[in-house]
Amino acid sequence: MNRTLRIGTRGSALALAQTGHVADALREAGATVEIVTISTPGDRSSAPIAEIGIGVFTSALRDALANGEIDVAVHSYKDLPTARDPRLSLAAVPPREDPRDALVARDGLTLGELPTGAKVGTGSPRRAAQLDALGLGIEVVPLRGNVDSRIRKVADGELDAVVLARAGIARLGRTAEITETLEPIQMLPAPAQGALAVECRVDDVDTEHLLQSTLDDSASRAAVAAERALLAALEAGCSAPVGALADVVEDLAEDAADGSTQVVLRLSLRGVMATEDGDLLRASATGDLTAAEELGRALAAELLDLSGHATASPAGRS
Ligand SMILES: NCc1[nH]cc(CCC(=O)O)c1CC(=O)O
Repeated sequence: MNRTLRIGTRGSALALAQTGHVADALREAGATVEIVTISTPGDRSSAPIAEIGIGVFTSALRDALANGEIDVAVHSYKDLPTARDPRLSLAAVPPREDPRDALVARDGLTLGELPTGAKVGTGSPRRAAQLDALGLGIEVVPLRGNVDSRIRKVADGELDAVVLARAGIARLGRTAEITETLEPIQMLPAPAQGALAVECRVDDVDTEHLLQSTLDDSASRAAVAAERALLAALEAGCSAPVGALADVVEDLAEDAADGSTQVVLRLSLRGVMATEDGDLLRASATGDLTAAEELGRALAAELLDLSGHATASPAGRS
């Protein structure tokens, strides 16, 4: 392909860093690329995400892609709405970064070392619910803004700690500032956290093929598909904060034909959902790598069942 591919990105340091990696990989594969920065309402507003709505960071990029202003859009996967955009193809999910959340605290402290009453900043209802459930006596304080400004609130002494996605900190080359990487058993990340979504127009098959063959990682794609299917199913039945994490694991299977034992890859999915009373419901399941979305939906049904919302009508996320 000898045309120049215009790759659209938001203008934040994080978005530029992750788009830069995608551009480098495409250049290495011989493509000619150009980076186009697109400002989104999410970048211009400082209101809580819950007020301005899901998709604030991604819909302007998607429109620019559908209109032909750009040829490729790079998103943080977890910022995408769960509904498919029929104009676009999710051409690649590159190898995922560490999906876990991370604590950046003053004086090198871990969560367990924070004193009672310590102020911990996060704007995410999912993180807040899981922090509260740990019963540490810390005070969760609402917080928004880019990675740099959030970390600065700790350096300035305004907060004792903040919780952020480890992947975002890593992409900015600042992992040295992390004081604890939170284990999924205490803090399940957002569905698709740490993964990128690389899109092109649905009818641009040359670009779709280039992106898929150069960037796509099938294990990351399957894990994220399971987590997002769980999220989509829960969004339809309740408005609770949701965490989910799928890992590709090795399992032993007996070959039906000759009885020999073989190593097969499977998906292990964990999910968490907060109830209105602030209790956490947790469940886990494993399934075939080739049936990721079914696994996500089955685990969502189990969580809804546990919550007593199994027959709730679609309500969307609030
Ligand atoms: N909602 C903002 C956002 N979108 C993606 C990331 C981090 C990188 C990622 O998860 O891919 C962040 C920052 C954060 O949650 O700390």
